[in-house]
Order: sequence, then C-alpha cells, then structure tokens
Amino acid sequence: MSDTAGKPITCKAAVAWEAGKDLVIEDVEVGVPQAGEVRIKIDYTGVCHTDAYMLSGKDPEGAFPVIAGHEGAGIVESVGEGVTSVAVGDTVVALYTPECKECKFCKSGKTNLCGKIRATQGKGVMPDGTSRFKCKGKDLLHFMGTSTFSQYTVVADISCVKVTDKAPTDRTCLLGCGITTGYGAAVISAGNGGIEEGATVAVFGAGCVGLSVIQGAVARKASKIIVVDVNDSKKEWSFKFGATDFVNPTSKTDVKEGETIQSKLVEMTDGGLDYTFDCTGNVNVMRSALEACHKGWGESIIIGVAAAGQEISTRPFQLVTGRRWKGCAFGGVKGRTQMGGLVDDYMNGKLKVDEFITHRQNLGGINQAFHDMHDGDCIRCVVDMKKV
Ligand SMILES: NC(=O)C1=CN([C@@H]2O[C@H](COP(=O)(O)OP(=O)(O)OC[C@H]3O[C@@H](n4cnc5c(N)ncnc54)[C@H](OP(=O)(O)O)[C@@H]3O)[C@@H](O)[C@H]2O)C=CC1
Ligand SMILES: N[C@@H](CCC(=O)N[C@@H](CSC=O)C(=O)NCC(=O)O)C(=O)O
Ligand SMILES: [Zn+2]
Ligand SMILES: [Zn+2]
Repeated sequence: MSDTAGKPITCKAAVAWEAGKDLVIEDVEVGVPQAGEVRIKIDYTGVCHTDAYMLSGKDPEGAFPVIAGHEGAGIVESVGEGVTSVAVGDTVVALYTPECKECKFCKSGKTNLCGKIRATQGKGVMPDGTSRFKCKGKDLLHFMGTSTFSQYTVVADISCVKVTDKAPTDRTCLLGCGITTGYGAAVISAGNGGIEEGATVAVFGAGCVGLSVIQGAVARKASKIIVVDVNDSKKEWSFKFGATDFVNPTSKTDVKEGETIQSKLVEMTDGGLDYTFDCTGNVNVMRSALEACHKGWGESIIIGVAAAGQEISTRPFQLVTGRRWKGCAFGGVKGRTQMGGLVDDYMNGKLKVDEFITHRQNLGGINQAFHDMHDGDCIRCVVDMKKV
C-alpha cells in the first residue's frame, strides 16, 4: 500500500484550457481510483499527432478543458475496489484501446476495438460518467481514457497492461501508440493476419507510424517496401528501417510530367502493390494509396487520422475490380493480450524502439515537444513527466 493510497494527489499536469492554445502546467488534483480503476504515476509520455489534432480543435470528440496524452508508461500507485489485473508497484503501459475480454467486440475474434467503455471515453469521462481531475475548482476532461500528460492519471483497469519492470518506461511508453500502431497494421491487420512473405508494400508517410509499418513489413519478409513521402529527409530514415525504394511525389525527377504517384507505383511493381498503408491522414493520399494497389487483390489500409469533415473518395470501379479498402486503430493490437509480446520483442532486439526517439523534453517543455513535432527530423519526442 502506498502512502498516497485512498487520498487525492496534487501534482503537475499540462492542461489544455482551450483549443489552439499552448498547454499550461498547472497543479491538478487527481482523485482516488474508484471501483475498477487504477491510478498510475506516469514516468514518461510520448507526444503523438493525434494529441495535436485534438488540441487543434479539429477532432469532433475533442472537448476542453482537458488533459491530453495517450502514449504513456509508469507505475501503479493505487487501485480501486475489485482490480485484480494489476497491483501497486506494477510497471504498466496505458492503453487508449482497452481490452475487456468480455464485450461483443473483444469476443468476436475479429477486432481489437473493445466496446466496453468507448462511449464514456469519447466524452472525456471515466466509465461512471465523472472526472478524476480537478484544477482551480473545475473538473478537467480525460482524453482517450489515458490522459498521460499528468504526473498521475486514473484509468479504467482495462485501459492499462502490466509489462516487465526490466523494460525502461522511457521506451515502452512509445509502445502505447505510434510504434505498435504501424507494426500491428503490418503484422496483424493487413490481409488475413498480416503481410505475407514476398508481398510488395508501399508506405505513404514515413513518420513514427510509417517507419513502424516498414518494420513490420521487414519482419514479414516483404519483397519490396516502397516509401512515399514529401520530405526527402525521410529517405535515409526509410532505408535505415529496411525500405527498398523511396519516392518523393513532389519531385519532378521521381514522378515525371504526365505521371501520377499511383501510376508510378503501378509501373514500379508490375501492376500494383499487394499492400499499401496511409500513414499521413491526408484523404488525397488515401486515394492514391488505394489506386496504387494491384487489381484483383491489392489492399490499402488507412491508419492516418483525417480532420473532421474530410471524406475519402475513389471511382467505385477501383473496388469492383478487386482492390480492398480498410483501416485499423492501434494496429489491430489487443493491448492486454499482446503488449507483453511486443515488450519481449523489444527486449530481445527484435523490435526497434530506441531508434524512434529523436527528441526529449521535461514536462515543462511539452509545448516545445509539439513544436518539435513539425520539424522534419522529429520522429518521436519523449517527455520526462518526473521533471518540470
Ligand atoms: N489509426 C491509429 O490508430 C493511429 C493513427 N495515427 C495517425 O497516423 C498519422 C501518422 O502519424 P505519425 O507517423 O506520427 O505522423 P508524422 O507527421 O510524423 O508522419 C507523417 C509523414 O507523412 C509525410 N507526408 C505528409 N503529407 C504527405 C503526402 N501528401 N504524401 C506523402 N507523405 C506525406 C510527412 O511529411 P512532413 O513532415 O513534411 O509533413 C511525414 O513525414 C497521423 O495522422 C496520426 O494521427 C497515429 C497513431 C495511431
Ligand atoms: N476522435 C476522432 C478519431 C481519432 C481516432 O481515430 N483515433 C484512433 C487512434 S489515433 C491514435 O493516435 C482510434 O483509436 N480510433 C478508434 C476509436 O474508437 O476512436 C474523430 O472522431 O475523428
Ligand atoms: Zn497516437
Ligand atoms: Zn471489450
């Protein structure tokens, strides 16, 4: 039992009071975990583009004031009544895609999208409809069921997973979103259980998510991995992760007059790719990714999050002629069942994680972390929540 168990904790958190404004480091009161809840001392959090998207005000589910953050790892400080899956002192990774193992979705064997707390999570509250965060007399909203931009957070027990304490939390935090999302998309969501050996793959967007797709495609022994990115600095990154080709769709040398990115890719692959992945969130790119697929069987997987109001389009003929369009969240990974395996793979040198960390900040520098994100050389910034 910790000294703080059963009492509210006052700690520092990065609070978003309104859309489009810098986060403010505030003293927040973090309530006692209720039945089925876990209070976690967050050691480290990553900063993901989905946080920036919500904070910009473009996410229809975004509401303020809120504590964002969903790529976090730390130590269980206390647990509410009935919690048996984790205990005080356990090292955990937060899961924005929970896994209850008993709802229709979890039992279907077809998806990782657990339905148990999705409605309240989307409203920014705990499953009982209330918040565990207070600041200046006001309730603050939770985000993605995790709110890792606080030194302490409260999550549902199904929204965290115990991992080995041998794995450093400044690395495992990144398994809470970006790396797992791209890797899982390649080895779980694509096709029927992942990319097959020898398949051809194109990855649109070589940020943390796209590089992780490459990592999954390499693990599955894809024969060709073409990266498409507007930023030439991503060429070196892509090759470092195992890509075989790089195309800049804005380069007149790479895509000549009269060609489109999809026609170029179709020509490079004798009729199109077996698998393409959108890792940009741009709906025009999503169309190119679909149309670069091979007639009859090519499959395009949407991972990127597009802004509210954006819609995808293509000629239905593209689908009539056998191309398939699908998408996934968190790579299709079931967090409580499969995270341990990913951490083991990292510890055994089979899964790259360290390589993604290009920037570091303390909690007090979290706004800089969001600025860094727009720097082409930033793959992931890890924020030390213990230092303000
Ligand atoms: N479905 C899910 O579960 C998840 C989805 N996401 C989403 O995935 C997306 C990618 O995330 P992340 O890897 O962190 O993002 P990054 O911004 O780091 O990477 C995207 C890359 O795509 C490049 N790019 C931008 N426009 C184009 C274009 N038109 N054609 C080709 N490349 C382009 C960017 O270049 P430049 O830097 O020059 O703009 C950048 O290199 C985001 O939309 C994020 O919200 C993230 C995690 C989970
Ligand atoms: N709320 C947004 C959509 C945001 C979104 O798609 N989130 C992904 C994870 S992105 C992680 O960085 C996700 O998990 N989607 C599935 C879900 O159930 O939310 C909107 O409404 O546009
Ligand atoms: Zn994310
Ligand atoms: Zn479930």
